Amino acid sequence: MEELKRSVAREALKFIEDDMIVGLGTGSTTAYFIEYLGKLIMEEELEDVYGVPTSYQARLLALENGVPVVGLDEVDAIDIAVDGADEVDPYLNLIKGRGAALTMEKIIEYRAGTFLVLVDESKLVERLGQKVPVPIEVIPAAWRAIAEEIEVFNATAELRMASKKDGPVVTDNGNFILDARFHRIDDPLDLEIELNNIPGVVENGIFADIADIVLVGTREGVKRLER
Ligand SMILES: O=C(CO)[C@H](O)[C@H](O)COP(=O)(O)O
Repeated sequence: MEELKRSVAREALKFIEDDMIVGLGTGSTTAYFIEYLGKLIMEEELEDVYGVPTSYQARLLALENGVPVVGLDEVDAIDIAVDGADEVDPYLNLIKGRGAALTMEKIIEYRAGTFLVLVDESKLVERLGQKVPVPIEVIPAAWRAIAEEIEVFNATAELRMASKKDGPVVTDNGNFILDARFHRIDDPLDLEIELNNIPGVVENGIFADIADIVLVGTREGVKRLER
């Protein structure tokens, strides 16, 4: 599995050119990409490339590996964003947010000229929600109310608990995460919009109609899916 992640991360480097502003995603697959990107920059095979991190994890990795970072408010445009995903459906709709970085990821990836997604074949599903819940970032005071309100969508929601800290996961933005399991997601774009209409919801992990290209690491090599 790690080798599949490495192979898509290596393939993603082919999309990066001099003078690009690159959105840096979060997670284990993107971590390889940031490592390899840093190597090319340090070896001066790429020049004037800057990364816009989607999380503290991406920022730390970029700094560690020699990728210069800038904030979203310091750039005019993002040429390309590179990130992993937890599920990809046949229309390239995604579920993201296992790493709790979904809000900044969506802010950056929505604005990128190209949004390139890196996954291994285990992430491909027929329908979103088949394997993983939909993460929803919420304002802490509203978590219980939102968890109840989500039941009207035929879903159950659980507050995500931390593993190396007592109590709930707190996102980079100081919020909580609800993991929502839906009976069936028929229209990802509609659900994405509906969830964001609930007061107290900051953002949700459905990324409908945003991905441009998905690189899939398989045992037979890297496959390219495009919308
Ligand atoms: O959405 C994410 C973080 O919020 C990640 O991109 C997603 O969870 C995939 O991670 P990995 O590459 O480790 O499987």
